[in-house]
Amino acid sequence: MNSCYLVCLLMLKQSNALKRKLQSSHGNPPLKRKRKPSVNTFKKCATEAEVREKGSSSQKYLPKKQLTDNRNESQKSKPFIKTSSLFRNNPDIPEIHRKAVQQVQEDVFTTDSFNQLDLHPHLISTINTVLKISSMTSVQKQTIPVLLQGKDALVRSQTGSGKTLAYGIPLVQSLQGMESKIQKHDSLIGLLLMGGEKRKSEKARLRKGINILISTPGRLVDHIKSTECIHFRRTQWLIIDEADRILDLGFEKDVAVILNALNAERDTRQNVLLSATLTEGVTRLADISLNDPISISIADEIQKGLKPASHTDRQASSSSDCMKQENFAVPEKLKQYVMMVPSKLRLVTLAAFILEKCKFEKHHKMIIFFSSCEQVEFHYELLLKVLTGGLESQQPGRSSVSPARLQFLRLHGNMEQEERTEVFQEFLKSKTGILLCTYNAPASPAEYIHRIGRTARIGCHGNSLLVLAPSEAEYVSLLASHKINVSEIKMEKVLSSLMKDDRFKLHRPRSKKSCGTDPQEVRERATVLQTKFENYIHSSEGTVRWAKKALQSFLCAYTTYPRNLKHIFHIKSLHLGHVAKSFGLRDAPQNLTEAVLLLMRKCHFPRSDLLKKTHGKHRLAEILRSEYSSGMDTGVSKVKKKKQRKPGNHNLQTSPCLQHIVIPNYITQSMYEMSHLSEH
Ligand SMILES: Nc1ncnc2c1ncn2[C@@H]1O[C@H](COP(=O)(O)OP(=O)(O)OP(=O)(O)O)[C@@H](O)[C@H]1O
Repeated sequence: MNSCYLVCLLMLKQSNALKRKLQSSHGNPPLKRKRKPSVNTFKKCATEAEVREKGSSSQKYLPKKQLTDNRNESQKSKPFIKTSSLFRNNPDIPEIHRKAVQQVQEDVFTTDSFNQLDLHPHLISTINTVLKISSMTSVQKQTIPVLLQGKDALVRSQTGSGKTLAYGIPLVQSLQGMESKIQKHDSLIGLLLMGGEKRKSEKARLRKGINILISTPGRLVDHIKSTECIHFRRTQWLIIDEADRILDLGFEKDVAVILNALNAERDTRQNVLLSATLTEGVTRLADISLNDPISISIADEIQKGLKPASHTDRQASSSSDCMKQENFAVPEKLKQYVMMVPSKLRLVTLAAFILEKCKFEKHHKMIIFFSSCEQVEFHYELLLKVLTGGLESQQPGRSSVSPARLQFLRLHGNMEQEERTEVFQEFLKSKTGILLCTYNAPASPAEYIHRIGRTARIGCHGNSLLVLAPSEAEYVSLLASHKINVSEIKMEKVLSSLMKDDRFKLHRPRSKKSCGTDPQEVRERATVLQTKFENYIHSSEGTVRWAKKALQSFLCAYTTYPRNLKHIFHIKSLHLGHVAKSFGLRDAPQNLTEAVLLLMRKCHFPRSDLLKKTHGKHRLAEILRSEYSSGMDTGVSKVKKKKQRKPGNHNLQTSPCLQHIVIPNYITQSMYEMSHLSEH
């Protein structure tokens, strides 16, 4: 209750600041910004586009007819660019100050083969011939023998290190070893808490009988409450994978419901809990779900001088010992970068980065994470239209390099499961491509670790890029405090790749020939590109409306950072006019003040508070609509497969308020994160 009051008071303060900011974004920029032009490298050179834009703004007060006449005149002589200045009035980009930290590293592979384990020959042959793997990863080497002995285990190992087989192999071995062959009607023997599909078809399958159930906690609780034929009399295994993610999404109580249901029918069972990070919540979950567990933490083993601890040693260390400090292991071949980008320049910088990696350097696969389905759909259409040359045909006479062979794909919770699987498979198979998707944004360093862990898996190379606004710079120090090192990439360098694409060249006589990367020309090209985005968005009322909705969903997500991160990510530090530009809008929408205030009122609770306020996790899971949600049918219409959608009459927001206002844990879009997937 108290915390609620506190937030309300803070909101009142915010709203005034916000109003001031909005007023200023419609008129002149706020004073402090006027005094602080930034993006130092480019500071002195005003582009032709800006000069023209400046001219047009000084004409604002001329009589309407004269204004039109003047415009017509200027349009006759040179192409008119409506884009306002991209490079003026941006906040300074701060220097990143942080201690250099030694990242926690884990060796992924061992030289030991699966043959050394006491496994069924058929299982070994399947591992070797079907999965085509022979040597064990560190986590497999430590975990499989423990589980084969029938012990409970708490396993912590970095992302992409092979945890699935670490429990999968002993599970199959134990099923194979059962005296009487398992029949379908023997019902549930193993349970793995993960993703799910349609509830109705699952009920039918449960009725027919299945032996291994893989489910999200939310969905299983749903079945426990509503599916009569589900029972756990013979359930011998409970595996809780991605325990940290389960907790992040607020499924702790659901796990408790499941444990009670299992314990009520049978008291002996082998339990395994796996996680990439060992947070306080994970150890708490371990305490309630595991029985005298063996703790296996690969980083700890390596710190002990690569000397695996004996089982007795491990038993002696209680699970809570692992929680002394939350330092996260990061795959060795994962290079992590950060780039500071003022909000106004975010869209063009993102586009320049995509062009650089996927068009000019080629052979890159990239995943870009956004904080809501609306933003994924919005950026997908916009980038496809503007970057793949779709708009070039409308501008005859423009010299253009051959249209980029950029393949854009998108994946989000508003798509049908069938289409999601298709897109995923397509991306998996393709050699290049840019996948735009939703994912739970990295509010906490633990979430960040999961996100970047989609690349550099199982010993491969990979890169991640975190894009922060200058006001969010402190996030880098927060990562460093968890022993996560990120190197800085300069925005100017990324923007300079636009010099390789003459579609963005501003045709005008130049006094001297530019050599190499001329900062002024880079600015001009960035402005031309921004103009293309803005022209597309402002080409119809429908596209403007669509951009506004995407902007709104971004702002909504931004308000939901946990309280302990509000000093870094606070909506009041955003310049809404600048953020609007990153959605191709020329100004912050007129009614944004009211909309944002409403959003702040409705979704100011951090995720944990919101959990208490929703009617249980099922409801939350519906709201999240993420890859981790239970996947339950929500009644909110999903994007139909293969349905052609035009930005103007988009059908994404059939219930815009629900989607915009109550998305509780998509945190920010200003943190795009890009992972070049390593080639397998
Ligand atoms: N011993 C092995 N040798 C080679 N590849 C392996 C081995 N074990 C697993 N893999 C492969 O490594 C990839 C990552 O494995 P897995 O998904 O189990 O990792 P994880 O630790 O569960 O990751 P996360 O925590 O991110 O979910 C998979 O493609 C898997 O097939």
